[in-house]
Amino acid sequence: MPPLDEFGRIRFWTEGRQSVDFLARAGVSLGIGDDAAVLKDAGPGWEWLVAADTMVEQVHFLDETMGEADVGYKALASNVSDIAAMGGEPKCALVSVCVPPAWNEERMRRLYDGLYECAERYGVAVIGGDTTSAPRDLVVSVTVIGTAQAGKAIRRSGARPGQAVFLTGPTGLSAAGLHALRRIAAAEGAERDRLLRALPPRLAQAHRRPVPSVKAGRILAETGWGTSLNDVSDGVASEAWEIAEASGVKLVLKEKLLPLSGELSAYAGDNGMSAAELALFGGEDYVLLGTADKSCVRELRERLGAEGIPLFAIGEVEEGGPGVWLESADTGKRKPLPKRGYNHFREGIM
Ligand SMILES: Nc1ncnc2c1ncn2[C@@H]1O[C@H](COP(=O)(O)OP(=O)(O)OP(=O)(O)O)[C@@H](O)[C@H]1O
Ligand SMILES: Cc1ncc(C[n+]2csc(CCOP(=O)(O)O)c2C)c(N)n1
Ligand SMILES: [Mg+2]
Ligand SMILES: [Mg+2]
Ligand SMILES: [Mg+2]
Repeated sequence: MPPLDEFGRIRFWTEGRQSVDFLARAGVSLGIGDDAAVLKDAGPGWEWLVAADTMVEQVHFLDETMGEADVGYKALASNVSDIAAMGGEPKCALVSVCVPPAWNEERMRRLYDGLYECAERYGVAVIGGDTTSAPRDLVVSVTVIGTAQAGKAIRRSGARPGQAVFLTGPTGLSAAGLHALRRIAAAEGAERDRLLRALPPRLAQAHRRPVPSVKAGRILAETGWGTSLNDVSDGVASEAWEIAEASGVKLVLKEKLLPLSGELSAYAGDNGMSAAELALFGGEDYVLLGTADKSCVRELRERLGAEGIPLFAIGEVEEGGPGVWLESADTGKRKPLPKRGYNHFREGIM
């Protein structure tokens, strides 16, 4: 195949990937191919949600930590997760790529294979984007558009004293997966092969193919039971601080209630790491952290359970703050939980 120019590449990556029916169901009147996409009205009683998130080679992934399709999948999944964190339904996405020479059209096509796999899974129409060359590292930036029932989108600011703090899944797995994958990236020869064979699949999967919690977010929004919500991208501590500050409250988390998966505990134990630290400060889990009235927790757990989604109560909201405290599993004493987690402009975050 002769090398493709900019426009040839865009067609190669995107043409014929989604059916006319699929696009119509997502509310698209006009998709890729003109100066702008055209969307149908969201309808009375609905509001639009719009969010953007970017992935940068060397910062969010290395060749060794992610396959091409994983990069595309995760770039869209992290955006879908922000819609989930508002209690909405993702509908459409714009995808912008800055492509360095090492990412030829075939590699980019595989990136789009992963992106469209995620789009299909969550009913997202890819309606446009932008393409530029780049000197060295790949950048993938996605803008996602979704809908929520009018007035029902869940903000970070609704946590109130007396409410329970919950998580919709275990955390720390993605960070442990990243740790394992980075170690493989740094190793050579037989040691590398040995580490690859020992890589726990669930940890690598959590890092490469995160599962945004759209269903959980919708249940929390539509029932009105979720009072504040965040998706866990930078880590539980960081997200909890965001809710505490936006709501003007104190969040008290209990270490012994943190959901630690067996795989995480085993990996942490084998590598001299603390599972609780990974669960609190590791990022990219894309489960939901939020608050709800204590009186709703049982029913909420049943509603989520019917969809196969767990609900872990991990603490409660108190007056005061704003701040986040952690009650130690060993001593039962409270200590301030540092605002540690992933931060793009701070070194040594984990
Ligand atoms: N460069 C920017 N210009 C304008 N607004 C921005 C910019 N970067 C972020 N924001 C806005 O700041 C707010 C917080 O963004 P942030 O990226 O921290 O949230 P998030 O996407 O949930 O987290 P993460 O990126 O860690 O997944 C959002 O409202 C976002 O739209
Ligand atoms: C090679 C490599 N090094 C470090 C990390 C960890 N990491 C990068 S960004 C981020 C938070 C979410 O991103 P954002 O806040 O931009 O949404 C985390 C936990 C990684 N994934 N790959
Ligand atoms: Mg963001
Ligand atoms: Mg978010
Ligand atoms: Mg972040």
